[in-house]
Amino acid sequence: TQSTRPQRILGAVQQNATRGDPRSVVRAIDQYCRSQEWAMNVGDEKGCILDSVVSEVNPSTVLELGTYCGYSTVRIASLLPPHAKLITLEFNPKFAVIARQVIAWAGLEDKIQLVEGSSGDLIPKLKEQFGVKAFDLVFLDHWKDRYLPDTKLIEECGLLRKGGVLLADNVICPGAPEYLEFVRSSPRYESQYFKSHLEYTKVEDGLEKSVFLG
Ligand SMILES: O=C(NCCCCCn1ccc2cnccc21)c1cc(-c2ccc(F)cc2)cc(O)c1O
Ligand SMILES: [Mg+2]
Repeated sequence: TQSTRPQRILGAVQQNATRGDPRSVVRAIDQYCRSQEWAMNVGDEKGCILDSVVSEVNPSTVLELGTYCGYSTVRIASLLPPHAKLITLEFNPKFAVIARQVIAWAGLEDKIQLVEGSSGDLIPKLKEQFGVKAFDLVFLDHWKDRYLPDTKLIEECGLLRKGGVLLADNVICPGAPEYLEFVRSSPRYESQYFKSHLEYTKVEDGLEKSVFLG
């Protein structure tokens, strides 16, 4: 029977990456998606910007909205200090099944908790269910029209610490105009745009980094 794109991405990881080597997992996915078929990973160009923000924040707790095949999950977790934790939310159970195997291949199961469901339902439960106090970094990469409502929800639930960072993918393509307008005009955020390109293409896209001032 016909395989799915996430299944083919997992196959590329299992064939070309070394077990327990997260960077080889990242490289294998990028090589596959650049040469065989496009997929909506943050990719290598925006991935380098992601790496620099993660390294600068050096977070103890990270929330990722939108796991897909686990590319950015693995990329972020590979840079975290020893006891740091990353919680990633994925709505699509078929993506979650693949992402769990990519995360396992990278050997990062101990750092990553993948939770299935929608952000609107799960964010209010993160404190009580997962013992989260507050996040140092939130990577937004899910439905683009959920970036703003979920940012407000994260604030309302007291899940973002003062000085915590929101990093949003795709603020140009597909775009998150209401989110951009909000974080760039709000006195409670200090925002910065990192111009780049849509993964594996020459189309403009970028990441928006917003520091929560409390
Ligand atoms: O749509 C994108 N991502 C979101 C996928 C669905 C997320 C669903 N989901 C996951 C967790 C979760 C929690 N709660 C609710 C919903 C949730 C995306 C698209 C493009 C893209 C596509 C075509 C094109 F021509 C140009 C660009 C590029 C990207 O980099 C992207 O990230
Ligand atoms: Mg994206």
